[in-house]
Amino acid sequence: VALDGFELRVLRIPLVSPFTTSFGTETVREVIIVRALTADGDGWGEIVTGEAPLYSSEYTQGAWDAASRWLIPALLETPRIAAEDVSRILEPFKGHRMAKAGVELAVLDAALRAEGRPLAAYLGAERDRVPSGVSVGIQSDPARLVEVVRGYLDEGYVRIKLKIKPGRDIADTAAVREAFGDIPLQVDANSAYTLADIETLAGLDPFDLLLIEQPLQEDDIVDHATLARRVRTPICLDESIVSLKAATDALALGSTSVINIKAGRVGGYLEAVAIHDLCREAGIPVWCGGMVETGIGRAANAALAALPGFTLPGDVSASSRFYHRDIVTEPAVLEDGHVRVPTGPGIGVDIDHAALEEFTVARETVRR
Ligand SMILES: CSCC[C@@H](NC(=O)CCC(=O)O)C(=O)O
Ligand SMILES: [Mg+2]
Repeated sequence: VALDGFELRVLRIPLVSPFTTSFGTETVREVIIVRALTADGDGWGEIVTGEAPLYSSEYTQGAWDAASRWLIPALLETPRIAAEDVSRILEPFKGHRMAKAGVELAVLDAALRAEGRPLAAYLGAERDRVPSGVSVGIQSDPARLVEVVRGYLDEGYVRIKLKIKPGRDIADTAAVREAFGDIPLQVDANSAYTLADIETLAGLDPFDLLLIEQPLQEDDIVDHATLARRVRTPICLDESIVSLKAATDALALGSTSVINIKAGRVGGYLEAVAIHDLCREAGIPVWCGGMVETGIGRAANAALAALPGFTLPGDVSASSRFYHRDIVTEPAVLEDGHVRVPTGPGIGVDIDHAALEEFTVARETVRR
């Protein structure tokens, strides 16, 4: 595509209910939307950072600065680029993978829309809908958690993921198992534990969980290998897998037997496919994680989750799980426990410009 510039917007979108993880409670999603302005038409991407660097080291203002002062100017130096050139051009800039992923998706969307080609087909999707799991925040107490889980099961979600942290792990998991029997169930600690907690984590084994997600430090691979030798439940890494190289290292050390793939965390959808291919070759199942995306990232995630190696239900929930109003005209909906893979060109969804305006709190256009 021939890039004329990019428009960056910071959006603040209220959540339908507070979302509590081991690192805090969110009531508003602050996210950056990227619009690629090209001679062939617009493309849309999403930078999935949080307001504060609590999930990883990236955060909204930092991503905004990296994108507007370094990443976008580097891309604008080249008159015509292909989406496959973006990561190479941005490689000299270290880290800032969520910022890179959002910019790359905008370029990829513009190119594919111009070609009339769906992202799903481009990535190698083999399904037209994906099973939908849901991520459940930490509640006031286990009894309340059971009621929240009941609501999601009634909506048809096929897999439940519970956020846990020290002191809110065993009793919460036991209450959900007690209430609903052998439903597909997993937990996500967001790095809240250390090897000192190894016996607590082993205490989750009796619940026959699908996996324990990212129990230890967000940049650890070695201790997760030690933990994996002590607990029976499969260890799944999220935060630690920041690239194809990190995935290669984690598999080599036996740190993980399942990987949560998030395009934003690893620097883009092309890197995400490379990790999918590595894991498929190694017989390691993967699933598509979520970063509370708007309909833009959610549509792209549905396409990614439809690749053959994505054999476990992911966190591609209905838009209504988080938002009263989305910024796309066809928000993701749950149909018989599944979310459809968009079939239109590019990410396959159109922007609801009124909603985009309503939630925009800052904007900047960076031109050639
Ligand atoms: C604000 S928490 C975002 C990271 C978290 N994401 C989820 O729990 C899923 C959120 C979603 O369904 O988009 C994770 O560590 O997997
Ligand atoms: Mg996680």
